[in-house]
Amino acid sequence: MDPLQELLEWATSHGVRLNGIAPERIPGCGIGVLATRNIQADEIVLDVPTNCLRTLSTVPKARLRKLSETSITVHGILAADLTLDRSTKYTPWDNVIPCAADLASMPLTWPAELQALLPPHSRELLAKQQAKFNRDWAAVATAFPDLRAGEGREEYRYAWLLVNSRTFYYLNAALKRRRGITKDDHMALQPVADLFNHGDEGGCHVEFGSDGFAFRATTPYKKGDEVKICYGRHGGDFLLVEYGFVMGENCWDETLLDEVVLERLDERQRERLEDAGFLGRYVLDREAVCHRTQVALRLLCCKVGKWMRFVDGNDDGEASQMAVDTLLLELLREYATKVDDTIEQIRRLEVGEQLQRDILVERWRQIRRLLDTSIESVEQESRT
Ligand SMILES: C[S@@+](CC[C@H](N)C(=O)[O-])C[C@H]1O[C@@H](n2cnc3c(N)ncnc32)[C@H](O)[C@@H]1O
Repeated sequence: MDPLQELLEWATSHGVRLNGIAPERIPGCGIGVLATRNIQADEIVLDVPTNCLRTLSTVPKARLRKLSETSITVHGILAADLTLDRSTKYTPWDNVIPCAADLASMPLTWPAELQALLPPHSRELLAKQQAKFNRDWAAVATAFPDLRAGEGREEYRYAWLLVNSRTFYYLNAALKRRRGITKDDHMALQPVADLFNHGDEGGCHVEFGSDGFAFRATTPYKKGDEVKICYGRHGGDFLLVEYGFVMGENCWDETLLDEVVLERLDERQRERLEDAGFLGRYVLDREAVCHRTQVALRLLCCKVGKWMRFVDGNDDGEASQMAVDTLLLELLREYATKVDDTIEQIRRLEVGEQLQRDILVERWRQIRRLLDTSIESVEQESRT
């Protein structure tokens, strides 16, 4: 039987209810969820009862006890449970989960040479992810030393990345009781629901209560449309590092201009910005640069007194806007040239998989498009 059909039979026999939707293979996106009939906004398209979830409460007690003696996260525990589980309890579900090769798009699996060419914000997110994974792996390897042999680390990393990209926010009594956990630890894996792909503008609202999860359409769908949920208002760097994909249009996309802005600041200027709380994190989104960027660029264009009045809100910045825009334009063009050089550099590389290099180039192209849009709008502004 087709593994998807088997999953549906298994899930419905456990109380999962699909209403007007069915999972299908979607080129370039693995499996996704399609509307099997026209769906009205506000209809509940999927119910997943609590008894189907994999959470801290479904981890066998002996396994949980051993892991709890370490400083492992809930994420790490769920991944250890996936790695160590030899039961057949979840076989139909396991059979549709992406295999290790499918996760080659996740930067955590890339060779260091490619990781080093990620955009700065992706690199920063990856460094945090890597540190979290290293801590969890150290804890698991302490609790279950047998895993250190052979491919144990790779197997654990595979499970860890599945948990990273397929869990939902969830809170129950066991999670509430656990000491020292944060919002990031409120995790549950749920069958069928984990097949929804991400859309930047959502498509379904996800609610959970004591009975389980309900997915409610927020917009009408025509038969054959892909039904999506929004994983969060994430820019492209976050989607790439946490989920391993780049999407065509993303209304939440943004990039950091730190590389080109910080280079222009001398030590004294950096100190001033640091003291005022404005050093770094200069964001360009699809609309404009952020206020932090305006503050940093003004320090490069204005006398210190005037700059301080702007920072304190006693100067609206109107008089210095033209000089700031001229400098901004210069920096955007400079960054655009750097982006082009990086794309060329990646194209010449032969390390890693072609798919990984293509994704990396695509992420830089998205950044180039953000820069182009901004360059055009600043140029237009300065002409009027
Ligand atoms: C929760 S799963 C969704 C189901 C998944 N497509 C599958 O085959 O099992 C999340 C993963 O789906 C893929 N994905 C989700 N949204 C996507 C999108 N808009 N474009 C491309 N891939 C997407 C990514 O690989 C991501 O890590």
